Amino acid sequence: MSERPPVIVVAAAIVRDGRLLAARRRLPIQLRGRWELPGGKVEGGESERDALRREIREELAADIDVLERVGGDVDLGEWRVLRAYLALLRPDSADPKAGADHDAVRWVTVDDTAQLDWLDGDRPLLAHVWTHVHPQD
Ligand SMILES: Nc1nc2c([nH]c(=O)n2[C@H]2C[C@H](O)[C@@H](COP(=O)(O)OP(=O)(O)OP(=O)(O)O)O2)c(=O)[nH]1
Repeated sequence: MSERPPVIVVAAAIVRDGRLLAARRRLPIQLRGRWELPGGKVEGGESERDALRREIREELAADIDVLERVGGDVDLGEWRVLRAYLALLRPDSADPKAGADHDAVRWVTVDDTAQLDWLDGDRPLLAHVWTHVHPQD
């Protein structure tokens, strides 16, 4: 019998002017206050990129273009795998804003990144993200 595939959680590394968008989770309670690359689970029949665009629209009311993957698969346990993609805000997008899932969003520099309490799954991805971000982006 074949094993069921893992649940894929996609996360967006949205960059603008050399900064990265970080979002602070409200829920679940054990992750409350910790920072993440926003995103969520891929649903059946959906591509990873479509899932990411949907999650960012739902969670932050913003529209993104999804670029290349950054970093590798991160095992989150409980049959979940985290994958990150670089992304840009579409020119006609509203500014991302915190909604039901987050209580804050911040555009952070590489130095700020080190000061934030990130979700464990995101930490191995952040160094990869910063190799793609340049001040002129
Ligand atoms: N979105 C996101 N989730 C992450 C990251 N790192 C990490 O460990 N996780 C975990 C936290 C959650 O247990 C899980 C994703 O859940 P989620 O709540 O964001 O997904 P979702 O929007 O599809 O939620 P739901 O429909 O199940 O409520 O992955 C990350 O960078 N971004």
